Amino acid sequence: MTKERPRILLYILRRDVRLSDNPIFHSVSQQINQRRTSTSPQTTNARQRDDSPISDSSSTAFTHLLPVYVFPANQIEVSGFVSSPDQSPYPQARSQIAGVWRTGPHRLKFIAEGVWDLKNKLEGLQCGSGLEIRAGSIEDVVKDILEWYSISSGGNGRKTDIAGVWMTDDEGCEEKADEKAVKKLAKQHGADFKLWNDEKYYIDDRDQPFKHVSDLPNIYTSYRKSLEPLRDQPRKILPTPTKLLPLPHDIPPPKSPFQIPSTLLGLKKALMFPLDKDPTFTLSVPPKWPTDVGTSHPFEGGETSAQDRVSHLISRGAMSTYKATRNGMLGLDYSTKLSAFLAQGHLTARQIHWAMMDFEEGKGVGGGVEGYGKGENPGTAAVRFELLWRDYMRLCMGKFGWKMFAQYGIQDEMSASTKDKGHQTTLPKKKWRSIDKSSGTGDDPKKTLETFTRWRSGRTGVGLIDASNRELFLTGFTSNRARQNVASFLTSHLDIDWRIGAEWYEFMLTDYDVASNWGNWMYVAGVGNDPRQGRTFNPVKQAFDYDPHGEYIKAWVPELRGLKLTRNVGSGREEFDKQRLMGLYQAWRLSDWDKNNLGIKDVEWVEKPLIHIQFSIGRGKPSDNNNNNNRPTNQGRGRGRGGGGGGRGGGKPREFRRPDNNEKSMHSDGPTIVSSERAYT
Ligand SMILES: Cc1cc2nc3c(=O)[nH]c(=O)nc-3n(C[C@H](O)[C@H](O)[C@H](O)COP(=O)(O)OP(=O)(O)OC[C@H]3O[C@@H](n4cnc5c(N)ncnc54)[C@H](O)[C@@H]3O)c2cc1C
Repeated sequence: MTKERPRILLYILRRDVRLSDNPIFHSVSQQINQRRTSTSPQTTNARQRDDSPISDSSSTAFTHLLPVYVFPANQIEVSGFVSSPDQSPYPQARSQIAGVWRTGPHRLKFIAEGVWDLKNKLEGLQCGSGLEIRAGSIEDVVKDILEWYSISSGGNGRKTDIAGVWMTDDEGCEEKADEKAVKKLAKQHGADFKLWNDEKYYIDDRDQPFKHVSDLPNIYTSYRKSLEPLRDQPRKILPTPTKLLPLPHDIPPPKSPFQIPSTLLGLKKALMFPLDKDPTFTLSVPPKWPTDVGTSHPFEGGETSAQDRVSHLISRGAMSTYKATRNGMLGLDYSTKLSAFLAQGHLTARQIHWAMMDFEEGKGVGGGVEGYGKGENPGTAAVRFELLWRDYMRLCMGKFGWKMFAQYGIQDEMSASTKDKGHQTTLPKKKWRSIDKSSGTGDDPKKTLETFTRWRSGRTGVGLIDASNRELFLTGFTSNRARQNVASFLTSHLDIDWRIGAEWYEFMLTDYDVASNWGNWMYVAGVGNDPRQGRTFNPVKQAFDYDPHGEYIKAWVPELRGLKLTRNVGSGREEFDKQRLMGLYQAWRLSDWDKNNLGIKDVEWVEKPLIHIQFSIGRGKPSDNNNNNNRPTNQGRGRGRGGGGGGRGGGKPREFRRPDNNEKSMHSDGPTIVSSERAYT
């Protein structure tokens, strides 16, 4: 009796590392169900789809599923998987301009954990499923697998074929090139290639309000308005498979010289090996962990941890209070911290939506929390608003492609599209400083490199910037509020090419996402989707607004912890002293007595800050009550790009200003900027 010839489906995973709400795993499980159909139809709950409009009937012929996660050599340094690292056939995975690693220690750990979690989940299905891990270029890995099966008889005398190669789509240019290469290889080997919509975004691609991505509006607000009410938009989630096709009997080993460790610990070690050779990442003074401060992002990677985080946010009421807390900078729950899970595809945006929907309708976790069963609230609405920003950035990547990585981004497109709308001033093309070539007379790339080095090691002399960059280096995370300031500082105050900052963030961020990172950098640098290009954050005013008691700066710049920020106003009452706060925000403003007391006299970043930002306090009362918690006391004031729940892009941009050294003092209700003086060292 001749046995059925195995027909393998090869599934190449990238940023879709989850079992739930995964269109490919769902489709495979659906085939199994269809085969046993009639007997036991799959049960679904009301939140789940059992249809998959993109399922492929030809795929019913698959007998085995081979899921393979590839650590891509162009983005992740893979020489740690080779016994003698100099034998790696790939160039080092470093960025183009700054030459830093493309994936840093925090994200490496997070990715490894996510991959391992999926491996455990697949093996736990008890149906012979599992996950293979490889390192190399995606093209090489796929080629190797296809060739191995086409020349091997599978070790048992029976010819085995890869009948299909599937993957989900991704918008980055490199990712698109990988898709093209895999498609070509599949064709050469006679395997069906299928590129699936990943479905991890808030709005499904099939429901976009335009036919082609080139019709995407250049301004976020226009896009959002075309989709409101946002709560009605997401599709249902796909059911989580309980059974999949088994792995093939024979699986090609990783191609020499690569070896894949068999434990999570081993995997992490291999990934970290090349980076561990210089844990300072060339910084002569790398940030050191201060005592008594914890990371705001202690989460393990993976689908399990992602689902736990969503439940936690709902059951603690953090989704509901999100709008009020989202501009915080210290602590675990001021914002969702779901970005890294979303970036790696450990979680989908619509899973977050439906979990919030359950809460809003009084189902599942969160009973007893305010707002339970009471419909959408400002917090859950603001989370949806932000999730749509993520979608938007990704669509921009689809629309603008390589321009998202170009020095002048989409400045020309924005000027053209907003010309007649009244709020766009066409700005001349800015001359950025770079670390590799001079932009003209007086511009010294060596000096720019020194400036960049001080910026990334958290030694600029501007408290908010330094706290954020030290936090980022040590933990892989920093808040959205801080990111905007740090990016604005590099690009507008230091005039450094924004792409160098974007590369540093790509290296450091746990939640790095190609579209969100480059899109946001481009936006803040004034060459992206901001209809009012050329705005600048004042990091002193921002610190005043969002770190009014200096807790964030003191947490990450421990040299300043001993600074007393209050003064006695009689009857034993202490009040925050604005002048002392100014010394915390920029230590050069401290008296010699204070500097000596803190032991920071003659320290470079104190005495010679990269820039002096003049800032005076007006007559009005800044928020200086004694509310000693971690939340900014004046949230919701002056939101621009960072505002939540409808604030973004509308109203007057109170925290933004054009750099103008001759700006006059304008006394108003709050602190006002007098002038900003550039003092490059
Ligand atoms: C210079 C700069 C670089 C950035 N780089 C990245 C990046 O590489 N990856 C990334 O996911 N986000 C990036 N952001 C956006 C934003 O800062 C992070 O998404 C957010 O801080 C992550 O924390 P959270 O999950 O607690 O966000 P929350 O405030 O809880 O927001 C909920 C979710 O909405 C999405 N979101 C929120 N704000 C934005 C935004 N401005 N753009 C796109 N999506 C958003 C994220 O998926 C986030 O998880 C960047 C912002 C700036 C200013």
